[in-house]
Amino acid sequence: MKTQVPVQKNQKYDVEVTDLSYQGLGVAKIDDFPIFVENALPTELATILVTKVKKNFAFGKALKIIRQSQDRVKPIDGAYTQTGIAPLQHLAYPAQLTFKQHQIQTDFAKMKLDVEVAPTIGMETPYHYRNKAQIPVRMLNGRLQTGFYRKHSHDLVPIEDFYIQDPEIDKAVVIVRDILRKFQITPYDEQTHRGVIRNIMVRRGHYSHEMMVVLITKSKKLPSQSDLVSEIVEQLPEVKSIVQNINPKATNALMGEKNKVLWGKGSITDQLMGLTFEISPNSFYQVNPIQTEKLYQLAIQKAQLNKDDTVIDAYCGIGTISLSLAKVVKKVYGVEIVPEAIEDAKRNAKLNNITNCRFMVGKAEEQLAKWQKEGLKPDVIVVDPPRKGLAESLIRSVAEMSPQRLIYVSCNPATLARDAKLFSEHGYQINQPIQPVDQFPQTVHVESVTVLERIGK
Ligand SMILES: C[S@@+](CC[C@H](N)C(=O)[O-])C[C@H]1O[C@@H](n2cnc3c(N)ncnc32)[C@H](O)[C@@H]1O
Repeated sequence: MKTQVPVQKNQKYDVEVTDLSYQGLGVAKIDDFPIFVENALPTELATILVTKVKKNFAFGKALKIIRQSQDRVKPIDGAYTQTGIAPLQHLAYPAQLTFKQHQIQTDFAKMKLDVEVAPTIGMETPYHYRNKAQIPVRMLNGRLQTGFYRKHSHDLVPIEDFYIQDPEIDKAVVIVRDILRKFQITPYDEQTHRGVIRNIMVRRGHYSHEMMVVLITKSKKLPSQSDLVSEIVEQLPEVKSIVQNINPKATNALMGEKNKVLWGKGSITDQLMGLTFEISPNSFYQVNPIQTEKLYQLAIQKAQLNKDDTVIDAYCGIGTISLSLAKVVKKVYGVEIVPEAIEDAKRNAKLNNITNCRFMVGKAEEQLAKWQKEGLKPDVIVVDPPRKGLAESLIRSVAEMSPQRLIYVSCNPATLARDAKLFSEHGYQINQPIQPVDQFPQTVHVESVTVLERIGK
């Protein structure tokens, strides 16, 4: 028999919001049936419109807030509110930090793991922090526009102030947009899979102020290439590198495999933890440099390293954590899947006169298994995986290498908790509070450092 759901699409309801989902949506219930409501906060009473009904839950949007939360703040600007760029901007910053701490507690409770979570370390100025922008370019009303996608769609909302990006990057995007308009470069059209320019990527060194502009194109040919390049160089004196990245595929993936340096170097340089790093277009580099330094300092401090220690840095990117650790230990082994990032890591070791690091290209799960078979016995292992967390086989290899300590830098508390549960079955436990560090203010992303320690000697 089909059970009736208690709400209907396009109907209005007055509800009380009791929780905030991990996606930043207010959670309300009618007859125990959960409704996820955009722009609604816990403790609020709101009139909502139900926009989608599924078997076990529904979605809605707040039409009117009848009783406001004390943590509600007025969004700064309307344009990006329509996008998913800053989904927590209506929540006061201290409450955002509590939300992130609570998120980790919830994910560990689901795994039946009893842990303490410290208050989230926040930013003094929680916006204008991103050192990298990836901006879609589309035709809108006959004009080339830059901005971001409206929530749940690929319709472009024109934006000039992105609020969470380095303002110099925002300015650069507008300048590049105007240059593209001047030379009548055709924007990419997702429907027809035609056009030239898909995205603009801009990276700017927080300390170095070196800027990289990557023009991501559908086609190999970039019309008016030399004019475009001369204008960008003339109008953006911080630019040290202009790269064309070719992505011919009909895909949501941002970058293609092929890069062509159009002007200057193929990478930019920045400083982090007192070291210098070369960063290539396809390499991962943490987007919030101020918070990254806090995160890395904590990770190093919690690792309790000795000068005779051997460390593995799995998912090492361009070697930022490896090289920061290298100064205080005997040897560091780094592994990373992106070959360009490992080339950067090797160059970065040389640049900083560090000789005790060995970097390998490969899947962390495969390389750790190899090292384990070869008899490598690290004292500490650091993992900093992407959102999907660790492969089970990697957890087994770690357990067999039996380091005293594992430092888990995580950007997804759900996979962190899942992996911590597996580690607990292999004799590793969490004895000190998990420390969240807010790398992504105004968004729902949660970054943290956890120490897992081997039980017994
Ligand atoms: C969160 S980033 C961390 C990078 C680095 N630790 C840092 O802080 O700059 C995760 C890295 O893992 C890499 N990666 C993704 N899957 C991988 C895998 N299976 N094996 C090794 N590296 C992987 C990504 O390319 C990315 O550089």
